[in-house]
Amino acid sequence: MGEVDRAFIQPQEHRPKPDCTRAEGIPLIDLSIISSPNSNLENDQALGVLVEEIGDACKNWGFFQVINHGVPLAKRQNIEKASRIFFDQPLEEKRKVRRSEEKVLGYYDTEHTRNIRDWKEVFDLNVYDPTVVPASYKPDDEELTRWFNQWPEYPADLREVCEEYATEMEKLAYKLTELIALSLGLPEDRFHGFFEEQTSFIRLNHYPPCPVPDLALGVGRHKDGIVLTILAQDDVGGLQVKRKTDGEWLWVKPTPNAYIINVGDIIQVWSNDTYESVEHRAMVNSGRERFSIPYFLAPAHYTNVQPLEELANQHNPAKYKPYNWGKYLVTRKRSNFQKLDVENLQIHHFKIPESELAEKIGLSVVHQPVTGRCFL
Ligand SMILES: O=C(O)CCC(=O)C(=O)O
Ligand SMILES: [Fe+2]
Repeated sequence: MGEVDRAFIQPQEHRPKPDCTRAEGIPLIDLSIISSPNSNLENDQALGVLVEEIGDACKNWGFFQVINHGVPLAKRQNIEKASRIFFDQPLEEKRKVRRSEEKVLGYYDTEHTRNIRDWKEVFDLNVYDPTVVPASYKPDDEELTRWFNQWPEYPADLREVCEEYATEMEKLAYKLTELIALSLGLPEDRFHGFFEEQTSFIRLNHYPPCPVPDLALGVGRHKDGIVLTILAQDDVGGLQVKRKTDGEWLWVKPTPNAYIINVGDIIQVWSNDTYESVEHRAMVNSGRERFSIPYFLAPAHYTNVQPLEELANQHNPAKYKPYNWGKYLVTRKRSNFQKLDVENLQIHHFKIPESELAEKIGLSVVHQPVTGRCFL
């Protein structure tokens, strides 16, 4: 293994297999009917078909790719170029905008996923600058703070290209939330209100060539804690998605100018488990460096995340207790800087036990008025 730090080595069962399945891919969805400037969501006859495709993809895969999405190619090329230039600099330059406990955005090269170090370096930025969040993870502390972006001197246009890209990502993200809302039988603007003071962020990922690609991962297996992710991966590829039907890791073949979309944990909770946030990870390789750019759509810090009342009822009670998004976000950020003994906060920590749910359904029958109908 030579000089590779043991911190990068995955346990046997989580190491990538070189012969992973490439045959069947995640669904590819064409958004052209909603991307043209004159499109009208209410009147378009093809909309029903599209909404069904989106719903099926969210339910069966938790992942899909979109083409004809309306994001100008030049905006993507600009940010990809600036990202390459930034990461190509010597470490001491990049470390000038290093993330710390006080400045949580910027450059970082020692991220761990499930306590194993990722073979990557990243640059994080807020979409809304500054972003308002709780000052502390402690539940009773109501103080707020602001997270500011840090910009490097070089490349000089990094800020501008990131901001322009963020504007495009936001437009696409809103379209996707509208389609997802419709697919759940909700009004298309059902989710809009959550994003007024959003905490969305963008990450530039750089995965250098790795001498032990069969032992390490660019990002270990994880689920995204936010609402949804829009990922731009380059032509090297490396993203793997865990197939729901059999748990097999599937390699997502790079499709030029497509975006990969995945349902995040918050949609899983809002939809009361109708849609599921799916595990994914990124492989590295010994020959070529790889770049990817995820945009993470996330709500305002004061959002209490819980199953939507339209989707939870007597027969299908809410499967999660409400949790405060800001506290959740800050708790997860904290674990980036302090090695905590406990597992990182996850939505399953808010899951209501099956036995309690069964009791609720049972109780709703018992509590029917004597003259009322039993709905079970
Ligand atoms: O680089 C990739 O393909 C995946 C990145 C990812 O999943 C993440 O940053 O959350
Ligand atoms: Fe991810």
